[in-house]
Amino acid sequence: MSLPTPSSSARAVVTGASSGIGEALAESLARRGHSLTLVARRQDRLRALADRLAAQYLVTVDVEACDLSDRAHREALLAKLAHVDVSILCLNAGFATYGGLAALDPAREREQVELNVTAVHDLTVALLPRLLERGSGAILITGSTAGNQPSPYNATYAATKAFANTLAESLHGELAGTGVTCTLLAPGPVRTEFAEVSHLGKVEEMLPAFAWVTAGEAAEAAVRSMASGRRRVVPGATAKLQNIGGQHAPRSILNPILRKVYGGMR
Ligand SMILES: NC(=O)C1=CN([C@@H]2O[C@H](COP(=O)(O)OP(=O)(O)OC[C@H]3O[C@@H](n4cnc5c(N)ncnc54)[C@H](OP(=O)(O)O)[C@@H]3O)[C@@H](O)[C@H]2O)C=CC1
Ligand SMILES: CC(=O)[C@H](N)C(=O)O
Repeated sequence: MSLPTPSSSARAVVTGASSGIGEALAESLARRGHSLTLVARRQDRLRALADRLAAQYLVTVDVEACDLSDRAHREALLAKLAHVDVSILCLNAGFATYGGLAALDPAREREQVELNVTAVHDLTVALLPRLLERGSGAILITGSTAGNQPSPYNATYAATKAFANTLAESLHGELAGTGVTCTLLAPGPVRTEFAEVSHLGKVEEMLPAFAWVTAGEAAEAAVRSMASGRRRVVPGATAKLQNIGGQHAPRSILNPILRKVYGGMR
C-alpha cells in the first residue's frame, strides 16, 4: 500500500487546514509532492498557508473557504469539487464543547454534530465513488480517543467522535482490495487551538508537558499510516493509554473516573 502518486492535476483535500492538525497534515502532504485543496472558514489563514506551501514545495494549492457546519456551504463546496480529481481526502475539521449537556447552548451542540458528523458523512458519501472509480485513493478521518469511551460533560463531542471512529474503521474494512484506503486518526491531547476553541480552560494545567504531542507529530504519524494503509493511528503515549482504557476498561469503572476528569476541566 502507498499513497496515490502525486500529480499536478490531482488534489489532496484537507478540511480544518487553517490551524492545528489540519495545517500540519497539509504540510506533510505537500512535502510529499501532493497538490492540495485547503478547506476551513478563515480564508486569510488558508491563503497564507497556500502561498507558503506552494512556494516551499512547488505544489499547487487551492483554497476553499467553507463553513462545513452549513449544509448549503457543503453543497457549494461539493459542486466545486465535482470538477477536481480528488485523490486524498482528510476529513479533519472539528471542535468540542465541555459542560453539562442541559446547560450547553443547543445551537452550538447542533453545529458540533453538523461539523463532526454530518459534514464528514456527506463528504465521504459524495467523494468515495469517485475515489473508487480512479482506483487509487486514501481517506483519513480524524476521530478521537474520546470516541472510544463515555465522556460525561463532553457527551456530544464523544458521541460525534464515536461516529467518526466507527465510520472510518468500517470503511477501512469495506475498502480492502479496492485501491482506496481509509485510516482513522484517533489523537489524545495535541497542542493546537482546540482547547481555546472548546473553552477547555484547565486542560493546560491538568496535563504535564510530556502528555502532549505536537500537531506536526500527529499529522506525520497520520500520513505515514495512510501511506501504509493502516486502520487506526493513535499518536503519542497518552493517547495510546487512553485508547486501551477507552476500549477495554468496563464502562462501570470508566464512567465515574471520566465524570471526575471532564467535570474538572472547565
Ligand atoms: N487537539 C486535540 O487535543 C485533539 C483534536 N482532535 C480532533 O482533531 C481535529 C482537528 O482539531 P485541532 O487541529 O486540534 O483543532 P484546531 O481548533 O486547531 O483546528 C480546527 C480546524 O477546524 C476548522 N473548523 C472549525 N469549525 C469549522 C467549520 N464550521 N467549517 C469548516 N472548518 C471548521 C478550523 O478552521 P476555521 O475556524 O478557520 O473554520 C480549524 O482549521 C478535530 O476534529 C478535533 O476534534 C481529536 C483529539 C484530540
Ligand atoms: C480532546 C480529545 O479529543 C482527546 N482525545 C482527549 O480527550 O485527549
